[in-house]
Amino acid sequence: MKVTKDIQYVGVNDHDIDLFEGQFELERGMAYNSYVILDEKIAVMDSVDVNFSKEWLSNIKEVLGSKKPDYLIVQHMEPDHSANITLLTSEYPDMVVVSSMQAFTMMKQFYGNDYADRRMVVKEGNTLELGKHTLQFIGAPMVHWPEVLMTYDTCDKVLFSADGFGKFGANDIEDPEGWACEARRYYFGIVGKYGVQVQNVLKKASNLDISIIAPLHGPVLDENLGYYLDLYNTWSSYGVESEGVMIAYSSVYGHTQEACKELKRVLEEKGCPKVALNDLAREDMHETIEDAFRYGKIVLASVTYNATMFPHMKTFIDNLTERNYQNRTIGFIENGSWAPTAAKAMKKEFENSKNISFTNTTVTIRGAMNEANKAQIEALADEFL
Ligand SMILES: Cc1cc2nc3c(=O)[nH]c(=O)nc-3n(C[C@H](O)[C@H](O)[C@H](O)COP(=O)(O)O)c2cc1C
Repeated sequence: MKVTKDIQYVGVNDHDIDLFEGQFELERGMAYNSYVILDEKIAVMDSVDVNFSKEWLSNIKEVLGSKKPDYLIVQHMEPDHSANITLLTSEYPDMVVVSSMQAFTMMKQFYGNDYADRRMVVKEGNTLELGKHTLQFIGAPMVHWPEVLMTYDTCDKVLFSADGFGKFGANDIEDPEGWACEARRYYFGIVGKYGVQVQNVLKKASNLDISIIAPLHGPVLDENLGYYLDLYNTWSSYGVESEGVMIAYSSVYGHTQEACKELKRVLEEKGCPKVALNDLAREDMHETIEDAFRYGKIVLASVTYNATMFPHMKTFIDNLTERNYQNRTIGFIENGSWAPTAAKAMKKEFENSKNISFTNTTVTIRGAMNEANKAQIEALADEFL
């Protein structure tokens, strides 16, 4: 596949993977992207996952014919992109490996070789001339590993964005939900903690004239780039993307769930544009994390369980706070038959979070919802509208 006249896609699609990075469920596989830039000098951009060595090499050879690559540019050392460095360096012994110093240290750690005899160490601001194409390297530390470089091709105005602008899903399976849904789950699942670092890279990108974004996962983005850049700006600044309320609940016997459904009904009746209801025991945890960052108003509902919140709720909140959850309003529903303490326990989890406010109303149920609880639910809904 051509990205531009001189840039070819040589990545692969993985239809067999079940969990990405050991935890993210994949309904539609995964893509590991790699690119070849053909000029007076030829550069290969990153490698692919270990299970796709043959396919990747064959893709490269199909593009190159009898030519040989001059450079392998390693932007990111996660194994799904670096696993075939050894293969390519053995296949082409004269090829120079171009990467950050920290990446070469990691190459030694992962693959026993830091290519001291055939490497070019680059950093922010350095350039590499291929002929017509000049590559500018952009430091992108902690997006989302420390050694990451992005690369801008001044000729075709392509930003090779490493894992930035990546998405779950193989490139040969159409995503019925469009780009944003699985890109958001990927972003908040994997990069979410590093909003400040993403903002820094976006600032650098704003000085570049970009026509195409070529990430290491997901489709090449070549039109309407403002849409993707705006979403990344909202996500990385912990802004609110969509109007509405997200409710996440843990319920043992169903009464807390019933209260959440009642809250959803009341909110919708009062005109709330969207209520996203998530059962923490049954929904994909990362879909729920994604929703918590998408909306600005959140309700956390939990049974009291051994004098604290239910374990799934604890895990969920940990997932938010470790990703620097901020700029949100949170309301609580708790249930407990003898000493309800879940709301207090949940609130405490956010004591070190930035710019979190809490509703005045907390709904406290002692088994099944009663009339007083229904009035509290009304009051909670009113605070959000
Ligand atoms: C293992 C276990 C531990 C519980 N611990 C407490 C507790 O510490 N304090 C309390 O008030 N209720 C406790 N409960 C009771 C539930 O919180 C309570 O019955 C609640 O109404 C259940 O709501 P649900 O119908 O949404 O599951 C516990 C229940 C279970 C199953």
